[in-house]
Amino acid sequence: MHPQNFYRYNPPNFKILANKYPSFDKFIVNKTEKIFNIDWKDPNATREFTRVLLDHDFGLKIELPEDYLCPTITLRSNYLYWLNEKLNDLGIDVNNVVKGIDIGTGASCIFPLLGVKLFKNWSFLGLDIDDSSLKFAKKNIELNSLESKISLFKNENKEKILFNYFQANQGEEKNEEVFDFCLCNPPFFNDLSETNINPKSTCTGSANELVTEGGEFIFIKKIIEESIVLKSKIKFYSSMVGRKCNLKPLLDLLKKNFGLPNSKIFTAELSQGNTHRWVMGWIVDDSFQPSSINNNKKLNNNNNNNDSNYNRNSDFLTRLERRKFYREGLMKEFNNDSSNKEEIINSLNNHFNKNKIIINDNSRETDTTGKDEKIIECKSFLNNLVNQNLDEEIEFSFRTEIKYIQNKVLSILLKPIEPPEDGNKQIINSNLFYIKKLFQSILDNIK
Ligand SMILES: C[S@@+](CC[C@H](N)C(=O)[O-])C[C@H]1O[C@@H](n2cnc3c(N)ncnc32)[C@H](O)[C@@H]1O
Repeated sequence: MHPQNFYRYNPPNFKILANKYPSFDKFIVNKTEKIFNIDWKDPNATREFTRVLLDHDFGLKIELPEDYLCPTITLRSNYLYWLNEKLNDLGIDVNNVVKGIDIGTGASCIFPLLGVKLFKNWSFLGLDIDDSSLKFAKKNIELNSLESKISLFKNENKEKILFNYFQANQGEEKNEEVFDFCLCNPPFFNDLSETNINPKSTCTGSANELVTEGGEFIFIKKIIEESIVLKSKIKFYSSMVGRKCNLKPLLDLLKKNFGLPNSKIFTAELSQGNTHRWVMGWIVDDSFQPSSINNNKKLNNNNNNNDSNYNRNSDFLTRLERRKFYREGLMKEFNNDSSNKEEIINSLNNHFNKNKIIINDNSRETDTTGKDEKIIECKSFLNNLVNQNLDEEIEFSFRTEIKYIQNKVLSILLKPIEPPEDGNKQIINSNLFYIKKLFQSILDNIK
């Protein structure tokens, strides 16, 4: 536990809480002279515990609706203390007004409420996509008369995270707005079935709170990609990471894909008894040039008004480009002729621009005109690209179809390629050969 965390030396005293709050007392099981405890599997008991704890230790009034996440206070405060420490270390003047963004503030609005109680100069903007969470969050802010310190913003487009707010304020005074940090407790699961909950029954979180397509990895990856564009509009980016196995790939994304130096990246483990979580933070200075060259330059140039460029580049092309040029073998192949490298990237971009193929999830919502033609065109292009038939894939939703195509291409680029069983072994005798062939076919196709 963080050394400054109040609970490090003052663990919650159930007996005191039960004596003070009859509403909590009724949830106490195992009541003896020495032992007071609650049934941790009972959501009503844990909700009441959180509610009285916040009131007792922080003077915070909070309403926690049923079926929404019940926040653990020690974990949230550990994250906030870590953030404060990092802001101090980085020389951000914490004695002045400190403005933070809470990505996915939830119904409890827990980080902003706790944050402004722990650190008197802090103020928050809470973002969320969920109307009813925002409604409860607003109520919790009002219950504590904290409207002057905490504001809320509805993210209309759930595919984007920070961009929603910054783009909504483009051309307005707020566009100049700079934040000291952002924090996030991302939706964790990829699928409702993973959560083992049924949204209609009593549960400890709503679908929006717990589930995001691709799980927390994709959610944080989006924050990272947006941060590369937004740069110092937020001085310190951060997120909690619930699964340790996601931490390294996310750090690698910052280091290896975007070339962010180690000195700008921070991590810590948050330990609360038996529960462990991780946090990662990073800084993107205005002078930073991502090493994922062209596409990111483009991103910046087009940032003022072209969202689809952002998604197209980040969701597909940069990954393709990255896989292509970061593979050791290919680097060797193309190293001698860097203009060739440029040419391929430009050709790819041109191809997609020319054909208005928008490879991102958004296209389903915002631009479905001619979707069948686009899919056919995209398929035939990619058929050539991967040099194999995709038609086996039938009747998927538009999104799945596009995702499938992306995945198909990526899986071919990523996976070791097995020699085919048709005896043609000497032709495809190495990944390098095969990949080179793939990209040759892209070029042929574009010309
Ligand atoms: C795990 S909950 C965190 C809630 C709260 N911050 C907490 O720590 O208890 C994740 C939140 O992210 C929100 N969310 C999901 N997608 C989002 C997006 N694209 N932009 C902003 N918030 C989003 C969900 O509605 C949910 O409230």
